[in-house]
Amino acid sequence: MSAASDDDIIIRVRGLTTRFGSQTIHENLDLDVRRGEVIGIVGGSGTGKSVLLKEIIGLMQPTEGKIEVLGQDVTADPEGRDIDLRQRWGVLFQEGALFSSLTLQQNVEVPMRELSDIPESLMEETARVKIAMVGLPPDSAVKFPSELSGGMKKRAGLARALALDPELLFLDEPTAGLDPIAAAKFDELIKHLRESLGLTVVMITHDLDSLYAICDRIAVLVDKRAKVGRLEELLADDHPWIREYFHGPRGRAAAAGKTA
Ligand SMILES: Nc1ncnc2c1ncn2[C@@H]1O[C@H](COP(=O)(O)OP(=O)(O)OP(=O)(O)O)[C@@H](O)[C@H]1O
Repeated sequence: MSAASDDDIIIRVRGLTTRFGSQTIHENLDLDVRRGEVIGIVGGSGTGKSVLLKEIIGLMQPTEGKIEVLGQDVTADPEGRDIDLRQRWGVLFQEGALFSSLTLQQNVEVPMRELSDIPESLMEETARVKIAMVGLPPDSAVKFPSELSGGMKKRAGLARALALDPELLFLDEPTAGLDPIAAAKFDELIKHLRESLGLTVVMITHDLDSLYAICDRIAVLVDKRAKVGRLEELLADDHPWIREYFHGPRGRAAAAGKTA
């Protein structure tokens, strides 16, 4: 991909610093996400991947720095923010974060009720379209989360994240807890949705197979910053953590799977 113009940048993080008491998580971190790409965020445990995601979607405020999403400053006073912004992204939290007392259908309708003026009469049909879109059978619509398998719950969370036709999709460890076959199918689904819906996808993952299968670029959180590049570039990087991550046993297995 060639150098991105300003219009191509859908998320722009500049000079981000995050501290909790005396602990510094991010320090002067910069990151650009380009329109239409799938970018994977990786890093050791506690390097601040989930915190970064929460800051990008405005659930947490950084200590310093600026984050623009779809041209709007999400670090600004929430009062000054466009209320439409939340309609333009979808988030799949870890474990799907479904409401246990609601059916799958009702879960998918939640963002429509909270954030849109879709008429009641259209909600059911829209939810059914989203459920089909993520590859779940029609009869799963009436099931409660406790009646769904782990893989189905992830797909259900994805259907809810897609409820309002977002431009931008955030995924927090989407394949964690899935067996390798279910994880590979989920990767295929994300790839297909990205292509058919023109989504930009930001994905926190520990799954090297996903990085190989679907990510255009990877942001590695090391030394409190983000080192960003294409897979080939990171494979040639000599940072000790990055080397260990990509060239250790799991990295070699993922690379072998890709070329098998
Ligand atoms: N609300 C909070 N208050 C204080 N410390 C926090 C808070 N949220 C996160 N942290 C700390 O910030 C650090 C980064 O947390 P985060 O959950 O972003 O890590 P992560 O990179 O997603 O890790 P993992 O891969 O283990 O999920 C951790 O040390 C965590 O304890």
